[in-house]
Amino acid sequence: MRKPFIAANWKMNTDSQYAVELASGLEKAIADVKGVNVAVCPPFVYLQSVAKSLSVDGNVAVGSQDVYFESNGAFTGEISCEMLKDVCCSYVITGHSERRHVIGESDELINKKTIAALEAGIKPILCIGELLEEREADKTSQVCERQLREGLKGISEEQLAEVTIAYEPVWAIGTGKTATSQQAQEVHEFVRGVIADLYSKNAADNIIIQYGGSAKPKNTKELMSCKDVDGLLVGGAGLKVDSFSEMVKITEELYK
Ligand SMILES: O=C(CO)COP(=O)(O)O
Repeated sequence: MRKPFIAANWKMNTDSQYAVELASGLEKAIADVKGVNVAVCPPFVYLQSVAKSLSVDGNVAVGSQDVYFESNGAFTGEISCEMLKDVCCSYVITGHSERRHVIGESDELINKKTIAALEAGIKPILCIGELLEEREADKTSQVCERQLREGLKGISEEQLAEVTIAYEPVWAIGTGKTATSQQAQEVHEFVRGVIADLYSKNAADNIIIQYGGSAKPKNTKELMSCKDVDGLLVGGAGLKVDSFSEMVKITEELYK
C-alpha cells in the first residue's frame, strides 16, 4: 500500500520567528503520527533554522520550494541542490504552477531541476496542472500529459521511485475552489495511466500522487478517500499548526 504524503508549501510567507514556531509546533502536534509522511517547505532563507528546530528522528521532513540545476558558479541569486542538502533538505518542489505561470519556467527547465535533484539525492515533488481556460477547453489531460512527459524526460524507473507527482489544478490554487473529489480522482487516475505507459504498471502502482488546490481540513477526508489520491500539497492551510496537523491526523485515521 502507498504511504500517504502530506506536504505544506509555505510559499512566500512567514518570518524567521514564525517559521520556526510553525515547524516545531507541527512536530509536537503530530508526534504520534506514524502512518503519514509529512514535510514542510519554507522559503529558502528559513530552511536552515526550520531544519535545526526539528528533531533528527522526528516525523517532519524539510523541503525547498525551488532549486537551480547547476551545482555552483556564477548564477546570481540561485540555490543549488548541494546547498539544499547542506541545510538538511530532503525534498524539493519543481514545476509549481506559480513558477510556471508567474515566473515563466518552461517544461525543459523544470525537467533539468527535477533531474538535478534526483542526482543529488533530493526527492522532487513534480507539480503539474491545467489553467482554467485549459480545463474549459477540455485540455486537462493533454496539458497534464505534456507536463508529465516533459518533466520526467531522461528519468529512469529506479529514479522515479523517489519522485512524487502533485496534481494542482491552477484554478483551484488559493481560490477556495477545490476540485471535486471526482475531478481529482479522474486526473489522478489519468496520471497513473501515463506513468504506466511511460514506465510500468509497477511504477504506476507505487508512485505517490498528491492533490493540491484549496485543500483544507474540511475537504481532506473526501479528497483522501479517492482511490488514486495519495496525499496533499497544501498552501494556505499549511500555515497554521492546527489546520495542517488536523489534515495529517484525518489522513492517518483514514489509512488505519
Ligand atoms: O499551490 C498550492 C500548494 O503548492 C495550493 O495552495 P492553496 O492550498 O493555498 O490553494
